[in-house]
Amino acid sequence: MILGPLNHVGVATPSIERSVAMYRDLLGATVIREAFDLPAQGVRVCFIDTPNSQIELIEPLGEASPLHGFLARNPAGGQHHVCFEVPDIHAAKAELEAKGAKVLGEPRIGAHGTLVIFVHPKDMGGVLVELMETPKGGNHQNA
Ligand SMILES: CC[C@@H](C(=O)O)C(=O)SCCNC(=O)CCNC(=O)[C@H](O)C(C)(C)COP(=O)(O)OP(=O)(O)OC[C@H]1O[C@@H](n2cnc3c(N)ncnc32)[C@H](O)[C@@H]1OP(=O)(O)O
Ligand SMILES: [Co+2]
Repeated sequence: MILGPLNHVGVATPSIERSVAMYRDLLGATVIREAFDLPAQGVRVCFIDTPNSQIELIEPLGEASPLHGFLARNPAGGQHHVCFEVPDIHAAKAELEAKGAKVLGEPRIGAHGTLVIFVHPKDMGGVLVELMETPKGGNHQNA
């Protein structure tokens, strides 16, 4: 496995609007991307750029959203996952499974338009880890 850059930190929230105001007014965030729905992942997403990474605000979308359980346990929201880039998502999945880690489902298109997978937090010391294939043109830091 080749572990690439930290792409984003996922933060679950019951309200993207309130979280955006908090990051803007308390922390001085200035580059706040337009929010969009990702029905296939059951989330609404809003990226906030930092100089070296991104915060991914995620709000539940639809009844099957994977965020419902997390927000039931953490009603105010909280840090949900970390996402690292990898060069080849299928190779990463095969290697993780060969090492005995539980990969949640098949690779799916994520918020950056490339394939993503999730590794169960029980196999990652309590941290839900997302891996995403590096976009062909590089990430937002190259934009
Ligand atoms: C925007 C698109 C995409 C991107 O491109 O960036 C995204 O990031 S989408 C993000 C949302 N999608 C996902 O999270 C998909 C993968 N997640 C899942 O399949 C589930 O959330 C889960 C990880 C299987 C958890 O399901 P849940 O129903 O909430 O909980 P369980 O009851 O199954 O919990 C088992 C166990 O794990 C602990 N847990 C759950 N979520 C987390 C978490 N985010 N971080 C750390 N630990 C977590 C939970 O507390 C349970 O612990 P125990 O009670 O000790 O067993
Ligand atoms: Co994510």
